[in-house]
Order: sequence, then C-alpha cells, then structure tokens
Amino acid sequence: MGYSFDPLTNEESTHPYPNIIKELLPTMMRMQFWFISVVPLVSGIGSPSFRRFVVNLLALLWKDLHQMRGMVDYMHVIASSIYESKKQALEKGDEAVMQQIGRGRDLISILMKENMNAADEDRLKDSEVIAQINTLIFGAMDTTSNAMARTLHLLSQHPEVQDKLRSELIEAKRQNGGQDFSYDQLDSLPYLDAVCRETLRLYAPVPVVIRTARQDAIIPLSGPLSGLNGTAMHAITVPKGTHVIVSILNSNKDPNLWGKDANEWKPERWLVPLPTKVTDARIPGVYSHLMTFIGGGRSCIGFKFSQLEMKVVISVLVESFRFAPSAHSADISWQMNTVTTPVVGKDPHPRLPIAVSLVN
Ligand code: HEM
Repeated sequence: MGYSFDPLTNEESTHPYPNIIKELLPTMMRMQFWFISVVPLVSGIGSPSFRRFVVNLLALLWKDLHQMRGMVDYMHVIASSIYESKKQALEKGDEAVMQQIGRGRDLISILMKENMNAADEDRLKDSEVIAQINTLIFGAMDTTSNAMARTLHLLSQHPEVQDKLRSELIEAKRQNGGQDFSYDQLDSLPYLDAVCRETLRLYAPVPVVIRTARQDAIIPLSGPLSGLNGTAMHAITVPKGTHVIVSILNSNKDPNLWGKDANEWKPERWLVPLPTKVTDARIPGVYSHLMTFIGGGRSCIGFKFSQLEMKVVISVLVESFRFAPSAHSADISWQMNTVTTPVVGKDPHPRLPIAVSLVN
C-alpha cells in the first residue's frame, strides 16, 4: 500500500482507521436487511447528490446509518489522500517517489504508474483507483487481523500448543544467532506454519462467499444426494442468474475428507501427510486444499501476504508474551459478520479480552 497507519509507535497516536474498519462489518450486518433487499432497488434513483440528501435525512433518525455514513466518508477521505500524495510524487518524478514509504514498489504506486501510461480506453478513472485503495485496505486488514486474533485466542485456550510453538521460535532464534528471521527462515518453521494453517482451516475468517451463475451449469456432486422424492441425485442444475452461497467452512471441515476429528483444532495434522481423501478431492481453493481464500479468477490476491503477516506478528508476540484466558473468556463469541469477529456478551463492538504476561 505504501502508507503507514502507524499503530505501533505509541498508544496515543493510534490511527482511527483500524477501529473504523473493525466497526464497519458489524454495523453493516445490523443493516443487512436494507442492504440486501432495499439498497439494490433504490441505488439508481436520482443523482448522487439526491441520494446523499436522502441518506443525510435518514441518518438524522437512524443511528446505524449515521455511523455507517461517517465510516464510509472517513475511508474515502483517507483513500483520496493516499491517492493524492502518490499522484503528486509520481508527477514530481523518481526522486519524490523514492521518498515515499514503499519507494514506489507498493501495489498502489505500481497500479497508478501503469494507469498513467495506459491507453485512454484502458485507463481507470481517479474514482476507480481510489475504490481499489479502499478495497485493498479493507480486504487485507479486517481478515488478517481477525485471523491473528483467532490464533491468539486459540493459543490462550491450548497452552500445550503455545509452549510447543514458543520452544520452536526460541530454538530457531538461538540457531539464528539471536537475529530476526528472514522470510525463508520464518516460512520454514513447521509448527508455526501448522498453527496458522490449522487456524485458517477450521476458522476461516470469511466463512461463506456468494456467487452468481453467469451461465447455466450442471455441478457434479462428490457423493449422491437424496431428492425430495427419494431419487438419488449425482449433480445439481444451476440456471444462469442463480445466487449461490458457497460455504467455505463446510468444505474446510468436511469429516468425509478430513476425518472424524475434522472439527477439532489440531495443528499436528499438518506435520504428517494429509489424508488421501483430502489430496484426491481436488478442492478448487488456491491454498492448501482449503477454500479459505476461495479459488478461480476472483480468489484472494493477498493470500501469501496474509500468511507472512500472520507469521511475523504471531512469532514476535508468542516469543515474548504468554496468552491465557481472561476473566471474560467465557463470554467471548465469534460473530459471523462476513468476516468473523470476536465480541463479548451482548456488546456489539469487537473485542477480545485475553490475559497477557511477559514470558520471563
Ligand atoms: C487471512 C486473511 C485473508 C482471508 C481469509 C481472505 C479471504 C478472501 C476471500 C474469501 C476472498 C473472496 C471474497 C469474495 O469474492 O466474496 C478475498 C478476496 C480478496 N482479497 Fe482476501 N483474504 C485475506 C487477506 C487479504 C490480504 C492481506 C489482501 C491484500 C493484500 C487481500 C485482498 C483481497 C482482494 C483485493 C480480494 C478481491 C479479489 C477479487 O475480487 O478479484 N486479502 N479474500
């Protein structure tokens, strides 16, 4: 992205953006009826300024809409300012670009540079590039941060896994002369890899995605299903235009493939060869026989990057800190807000209270 939200310097200077992103999907879920049933019918009515006028009017009475409008506006302001600063640097030339975070090698700078040189008919509008910035920040941040939160939550509940992981990290660091790991070293730590993989299998941060059939299709089934009249069906006909809910979770934890312990969190399963049923199933996901990052032309473009982020953050934290259940642990639940989010009791705001102490 080539932009720092800088949340790690000190707490007082925490950037508001990550908190806004965290609240976006929970708020959207509270308004889901309107988003699914009403917005598609009215979103083309009148000019953008008329629609904005209606939203402003409704927001006077409707708290969630008021909050939503504020969050979307703020995201737009940030994305536009990232866009403007990169545009100015690109116009000034290479030296100005090199002064930027990412030195022009980040995704958005590359996209903008290519876009400036593209033929008129191929060029994205400013508003489309700004929309890409928002998509990337949003797609990357909420998913990966919740995957890391889930991993820490699981480690707090499984001290034996946590200890084993810490031992692997401490030993690898010792062998590395106390230096930080390189990408390859971090990527080759087997237990860290197993912990991340198992979390992304059993607790895929995006549990379902929705697709719409672009043409009539017949989908073969891995095993026969019984129809309403009792006939065995070996395939399902999907007419063009059908909305299909793809359950990532059901595929990732199918006991027919993964075995009887499919619903258990067991990092060890990744340290031995996977069941042949899994490897033979030809799951169409881009990652590790799993559907976590979905598959096909619209699969997640950040799946490698998110694993690197997870491994960097988890390895640094687990080496120095011990995670244990807190007094509120029994009240933690994970809400399926498109991206699964931790909450405590009836409080709708995302939170994950875990007891943290120094290892030594
Ligand atoms: C654990 C972390 C992540 C998970 C579980 C995840 C999962 C997914 C899933 C399931 C989709 C498909 C959504 C749909 O079509 O409805 C998707 C799309 C996408 N993801 Fe990720 N993602 C993660 C991290 C990231 C990161 C780090 C980035 C960026 C660096 C990213 C960028 C994107 C983008 C741009 C798309 C849209 C692709 C398209 O529609 O062509 N994601 N992701």
